[in-house]
This record gives sequence, structure tokens and C-alpha cells, in this order.
Amino acid sequence: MTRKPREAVRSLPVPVPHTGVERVVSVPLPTVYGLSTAVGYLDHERGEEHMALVFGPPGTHDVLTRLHSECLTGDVFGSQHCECGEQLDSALRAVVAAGHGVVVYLRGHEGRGIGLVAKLRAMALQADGLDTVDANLALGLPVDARDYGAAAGILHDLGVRSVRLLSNNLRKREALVRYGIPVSEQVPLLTPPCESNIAYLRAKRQRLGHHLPHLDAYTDG
Ligand SMILES: Nc1nc2c(ncn2[C@@H]2O[C@H](COP(=O)(O)OP(=O)(O)OP(=O)(O)O)[C@@H](O)[C@H]2O)c(=O)[nH]1
Ligand SMILES: [Zn+2]
Repeated sequence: MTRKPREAVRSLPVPVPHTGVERVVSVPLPTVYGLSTAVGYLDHERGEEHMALVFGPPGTHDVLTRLHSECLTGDVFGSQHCECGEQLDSALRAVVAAGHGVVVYLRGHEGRGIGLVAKLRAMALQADGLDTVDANLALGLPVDARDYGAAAGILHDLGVRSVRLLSNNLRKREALVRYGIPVSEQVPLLTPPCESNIAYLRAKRQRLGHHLPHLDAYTDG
């Protein structure tokens, strides 16, 4: 048998899953959506905490998965500046309807990675007329500072090897693939716009490239 030289093996372009997350605890969590298992993780690389809600035995391939970026205002307080709370609700319902799946709740992603108070400052600038991209830039902050290495590490730890990703954000898909989790399908998570968030959703579509085709049905005024 011929063996490959070590250097050749090392240089293969295999995506490496993030290894900096540690599973700390796993506990049954009954929710209004159904019984889940809450799995707590520490991301030692970034000093962040994350949680995965697992419904059923998740399976290994084509697992219906939501990577949800924390949004305190939307997820907890029902803010209509954005659609995060409604997306979280829809994602949990979709996973439960499918019978199994995973919702990874990414803390440290708050405000697309700039943090809660900076996000509130960006929202104040939007109230003055800037859009969601220019508001971050006006604060001297990145438009999107999120990293998905921890998410990939969490999925890997849960035994998930490929996903059907509940998201309208093509960058999430690309990031997961880069971290070694193939996306077999991108499942849209569209919410009906309201007066308070339609301009924000349009900015997400035009400037961040989110796939939001349903907005075509809504005209100005
Ligand atoms: N900086 C900033 N962050 C916001 C704003 N509104 C919501 N967010 C944050 O945006 C994050 C969600 O990102 P989005 O770009 O809305 O959506 P996404 O998660 O990339 O895409 P989907 O998977 O389709 O939901 C959450 O962390 C929110 O806290 C805003 O006006 N400014
Ligand atoms: Zn939000």
C-alpha cells in the first residue's frame, strides 16, 4: 500500500469545523412549541455563550436548522423595527411541524455583531433617515460583524452533517459551507411586512442582498 506524504495530506482543502465551542449542559426544556432539549455551549475563542434548542433526535443529514442571531428587541419585546421575533416564531413552528430539527440561538450576534447598545444607536440614526447599512457605517462600525464558526461547531457537536437552512440570508449559507456544514437547501423564512419595518426590509434586500421576493407585492404608500 502506498501512503500519501504527510505534507500532501495536510494541504488538502478540507473545510475545518470550528472547534472552539464546548458543550457544557444539556437539559429537557418544555416550550409552548413542544418539548425540546436545550444545549448550552461556551465559545472559548470569542468568550460568548450560545444555546441550541433541539427537537426530536435531530438526525444527521438535511436537518431543518435555524441559525438565529440574537435580537433582544425583536425576540423578547416584539419590536417591529425588524422581523426577528416573527422569524424565530416561524422557525420554531417549522421545526416542530417537521418533527425534528435544531434552532441555534447565537448570542454575540446581537445587532449583526455590533452589540445591543450600538444597535440601538443605529436604530436612532434610522429614525433620523439613514438606512440600516449607513447607520452602522455612520457609527464607524462594520455592516455585519457576525461569524458562524461557533454555529458550525455546535451543529457538528450535535452530529448534524448537512442542513436545510431556514434563512433568507445567502451569506449565512456561504459561511456555514466554509465552516464545513453543507447546505442542501435554503428554506425561505418570509414574514409579512408592516408599516414600521417595510423600509428596513427593503434596505436589507437592496443593500444586504437578502432574498425577500415577497416585498414585490407591497407598494409604497
Ligand atoms: N446593526 C443593526 N442590527 C440590526 C438592526 N435590526 C436588526 N438587527 C440585528 O440583525 C440581526 C438579524 O440579522 P438580519 O440581517 O436581520 O437577518 P439574518 O439573520 O442575517 O437573516 P435571516 O436568516 O433571513 O433572518 C439580529 O442580530 C438583530 O439584532 C439594525 O437596524 N441595525
Ligand atoms: Zn431584530
